[in-house]
Amino acid sequence: MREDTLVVAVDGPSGSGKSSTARGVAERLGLDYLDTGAMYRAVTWALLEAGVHVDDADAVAAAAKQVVLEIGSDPSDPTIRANGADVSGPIRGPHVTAAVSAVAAVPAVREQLVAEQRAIIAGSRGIVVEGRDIASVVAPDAAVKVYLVADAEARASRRTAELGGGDVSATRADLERRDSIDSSRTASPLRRADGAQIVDTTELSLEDVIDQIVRLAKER
Ligand SMILES: Nc1ncnc2c1ncn2[C@@H]1O[C@H](COP(=O)(O)OP(=O)(O)O)[C@@H](O)[C@H]1O
Ligand SMILES: Nc1ccn([C@H]2C[C@H](O)[C@@H](COP(=O)(O)OP(=O)(O)O)O2)c(=O)n1
Repeated sequence: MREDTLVVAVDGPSGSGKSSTARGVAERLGLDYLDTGAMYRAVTWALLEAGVHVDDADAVAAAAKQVVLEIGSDPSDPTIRANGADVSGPIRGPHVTAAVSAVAAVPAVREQLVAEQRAIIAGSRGIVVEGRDIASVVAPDAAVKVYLVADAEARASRRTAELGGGDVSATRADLERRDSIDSSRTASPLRRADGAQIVDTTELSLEDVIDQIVRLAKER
């Protein structure tokens, strides 16, 4: 990565619009794209496949070391493989979603994945990275830092629609459960980093949010 390589950090809670916004911004600016949540999900998928109990932090830390991830950073076709398997679909399933916050709370897993994320950023042509701790931990020197928020009801409705319908209140309860674990954990809790610009997406269209971030990147 050259000194002037652009890094755009996008953080925020579940369903605030990070993935869709970050992909759109990367496509508009001709940058790579990295979904760090997909990495935590892919490790969780591999641990569940191996029969690891995700509440056993020592077992999670040991087993996570064995997981090999391969990530494709093209924003128009992001890919993720775990131990050779294409896991793009399975990592969005309910079992992974229920277990991922516990895995992401284990400090050794975070150290391992943060190191992999920094290597991907360093090898990029410029990149939009989204997650929970990008501006605070993974890339504190990012030129553009955005913290996306949206009302819990809006986030739950969007996520329910994305999953093809269902019970919005159950989705909302799940989002709030994960927000609470992600925000209260000791290791890199979800929070707005110093210097990150808050963008409330509740009343904005996806295109509006992308426009705002592209503008911030061009003004930097
Ligand atoms: N500003 C927006 N307005 C309406 N829907 C949105 C907006 N941003 C994202 N969405 C939709 O909300 C859902 C969740 O967005 P996503 O990008 O996956 O959020 P996150 O990565 O923060 O969990 C997706 O179906 C996406 O298309
Ligand atoms: N940089 C990151 C990214 C995700 N996580 C955790 C927090 C979430 O519960 C899981 C999954 O993240 P993901 O962004 O895929 O979750 P949502 O799509 O927003 O529901 O991983 C994290 O701790 N740090």
